[in-house]
Amino acid sequence: MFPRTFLKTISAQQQTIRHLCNNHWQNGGGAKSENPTILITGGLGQLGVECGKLLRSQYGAKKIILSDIREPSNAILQAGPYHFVDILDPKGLEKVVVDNKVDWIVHLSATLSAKGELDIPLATKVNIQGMHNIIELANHYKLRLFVPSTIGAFGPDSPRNPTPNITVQRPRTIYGVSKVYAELLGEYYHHKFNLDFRCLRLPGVVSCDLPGGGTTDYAIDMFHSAMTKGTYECYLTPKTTVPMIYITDCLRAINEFLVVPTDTIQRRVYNIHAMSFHPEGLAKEIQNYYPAFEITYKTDPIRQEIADSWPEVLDDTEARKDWGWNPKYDFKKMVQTMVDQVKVFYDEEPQRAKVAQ
Ligand SMILES: NC(=O)C1=CN([C@@H]2O[C@H](COP(=O)(O)OP(=O)(O)OC[C@H]3O[C@@H](n4cnc5c(N)ncnc54)[C@H](O)[C@@H]3O)[C@@H](O)[C@H]2O)C=CC1
Ligand SMILES: CC(=O)[C@H](N)C(=O)O
Repeated sequence: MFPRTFLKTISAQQQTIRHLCNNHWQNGGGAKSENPTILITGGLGQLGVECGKLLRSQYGAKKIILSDIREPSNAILQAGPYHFVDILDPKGLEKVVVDNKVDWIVHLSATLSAKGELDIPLATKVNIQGMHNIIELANHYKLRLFVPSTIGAFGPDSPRNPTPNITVQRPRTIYGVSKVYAELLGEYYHHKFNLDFRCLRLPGVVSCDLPGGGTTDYAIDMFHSAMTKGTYECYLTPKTTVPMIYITDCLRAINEFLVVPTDTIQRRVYNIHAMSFHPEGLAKEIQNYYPAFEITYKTDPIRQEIADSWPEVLDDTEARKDWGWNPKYDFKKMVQTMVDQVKVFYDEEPQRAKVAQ
């Protein structure tokens, strides 16, 4: 039993917190919505560079601060502000937020599924401790916080076709476990502290920029190999089907979801879907552009097991209904665009093709 005085103190503290929260909500609550300064973590990754370009085109180059723990190219340094920020260093993170009067964080730093299984301590640190540092900071300074989740947040016990927004989530990768943690922590901080947390569960993202250690990377690799070598050895079986999205749609979803008025959002975590395909289907479609292209298969048991535990189709009815999500790239349009974009990728810097071979 707790002594009466202890319970009284707790009750008084709760009333103070409630009072402060009410004041905060009456004053508008949440983060600044107009003309925000946005910090992107993991900004040199597959999504980060293009996300930076899109947000800069909308809010102005100086308002978007790209950050990562990698060395930026000259093009990145010339395009707008870049800071070295390790999300495992809370003080360094806080300094960038304070010095630049950051309003929103788009938190993209992560260790992806396949890489995570090869280095579980690293994935735990980056995805769990890093997420914890980011959410504490966002809560302290009342920032809007966007964190992507993934099809990897589901597991073999989840319904696979379609996978509803709310369902069993028992992922079997450290990546998936850490993303479920991020989803739940974000929802909790939203309900407890009114943190403006927003999260989309993304399918595998297809883009011509090179991916960072995921299970869905094969799709990107196949386009590059078709162009540079004419053959591709796939690590998944021919009919392994998972949801995928073209990067333009993915970043448009993030950009649109970031500004949906708070009272329109019924949830803090939404599935979004665009298309589903398997390696054999993708190879056939690429052969329409490169008829001599050949695919062979050599299954990697780790990535195969991961993909077999993921959804085949995400049910995104709620995102469509609540804030108008609607993909513009279907499978055929994605392939055609990728074929064109990968050509541009190698035309811009022909030495890339030599490295790829
Ligand atoms: N690419 C995809 O298919 C999908 C990505 N996502 C999510 O989107 C986000 C971005 O993914 P990608 O750009 O593909 O990943 P990526 O692996 O290409 O980029 C992640 C970036 O995080 C950085 N990073 C790693 N440790 C860090 C640290 N301690 N401090 C700061 N930065 C650090 C890396 O240097 C890298 O540039 C991730 O949260 C990922 O889970 C979700 C679903 C699909
Ligand atoms: C789907 C993802 O989250 C990512 N591309 C991965 O394969 O790990």
